[in-house]
Amino acid sequence: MIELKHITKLYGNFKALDDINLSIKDGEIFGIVGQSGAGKSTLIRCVNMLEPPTSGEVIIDGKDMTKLSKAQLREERKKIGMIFQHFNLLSNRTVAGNVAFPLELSHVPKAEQAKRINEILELVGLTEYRNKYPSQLSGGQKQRVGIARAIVSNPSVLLSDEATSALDPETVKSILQLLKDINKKMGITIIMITHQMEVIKEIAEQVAVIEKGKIIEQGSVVDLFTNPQTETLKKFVGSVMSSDVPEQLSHMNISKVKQKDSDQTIVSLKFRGDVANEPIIANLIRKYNLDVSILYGSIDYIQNVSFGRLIIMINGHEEDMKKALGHLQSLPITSEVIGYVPSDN
Ligand SMILES: Nc1ncnc2c1ncn2[C@@H]1O[C@H](COP(=O)(O)OP(=O)(O)OP(=O)(O)O)[C@@H](O)[C@H]1O
Repeated sequence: MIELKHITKLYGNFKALDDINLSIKDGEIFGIVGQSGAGKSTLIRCVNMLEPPTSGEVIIDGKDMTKLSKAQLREERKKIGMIFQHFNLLSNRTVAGNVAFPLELSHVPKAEQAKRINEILELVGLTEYRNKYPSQLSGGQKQRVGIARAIVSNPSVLLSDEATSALDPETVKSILQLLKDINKKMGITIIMITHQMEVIKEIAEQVAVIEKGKIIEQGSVVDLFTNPQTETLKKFVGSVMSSDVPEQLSHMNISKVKQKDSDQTIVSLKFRGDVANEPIIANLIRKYNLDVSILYGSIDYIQNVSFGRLIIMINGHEEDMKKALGHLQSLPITSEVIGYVPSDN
């Protein structure tokens, strides 16, 4: 368990972190997302005390990292691996040499080192590259070396500081898959900071949104993606799952206000696949005598939960419409009237 309690970090008069409180469970993949300058790097560096907080507590497995002596901190840091955007590999060492480095610092016996390096290179898929130098590797392979080096000492926590930001989309996928495998196989807790929402969507179970040094929203990824509260998170979620009126409907000139009684109502419905069991559209037609046309439909997956979006056009008697909209509001879905179009549209 990692607990950050009332963490504040000042650089002179500038408050880079402002009363941060987070609780991260063992074995969890926890994402921290925020725009450039929000304080992500500062925050993740507070976890391993590369950047000691000005005030507050960093409690890892019951120990407050801010209260440890230098020697104790060195010991505790062995339980925390870290990977970086630009890999930070030693260019004059081979792949195996880079992975060996933390073991050498800890004076692990040579035979044990060799065994461990073989296991880890196998795990990250770099066995054949063990004698290559970083300059001979692709970005994805370099990050695999970074990951191997970070986990070779069997840490319980892995910190990832924008580890996929310098990689192309296909490589990002393979690195995230590797991190997922490592999380499963080793039970390691992973804290990832990123400005890439796809990364959070793909891998994180919990997410916190940081803005101007403060956590402005946090919760499970599925909850936050399906029901973002702050403008910042809405924008982030919009970058991977559009919630605007789709391009295909732009020709319809949807008006915000009803011009004529005969205007048709455009309604957006959003629902999680695991909560929407009712035949919603069929009920609007059967129970409320409405004409319903489906204008747009999409389905997205956040990890293994499906998230659907429908835009429908409904028409009928005023009273029936009101009742139907009221009924939609009572369901565990998000429904919103997004506008009106003339009935001959
Ligand atoms: N050593 C430092 N001295 C002074 N200000 C700093 C220092 N390190 C960071 N800052 C400031 O603190 C704020 C947060 O920086 P931080 O690097 O944590 O943000 P970030 O969210 O990681 O952004 P990016 O993704 O661009 O790295 C920024 O305004 C930055 O200029």
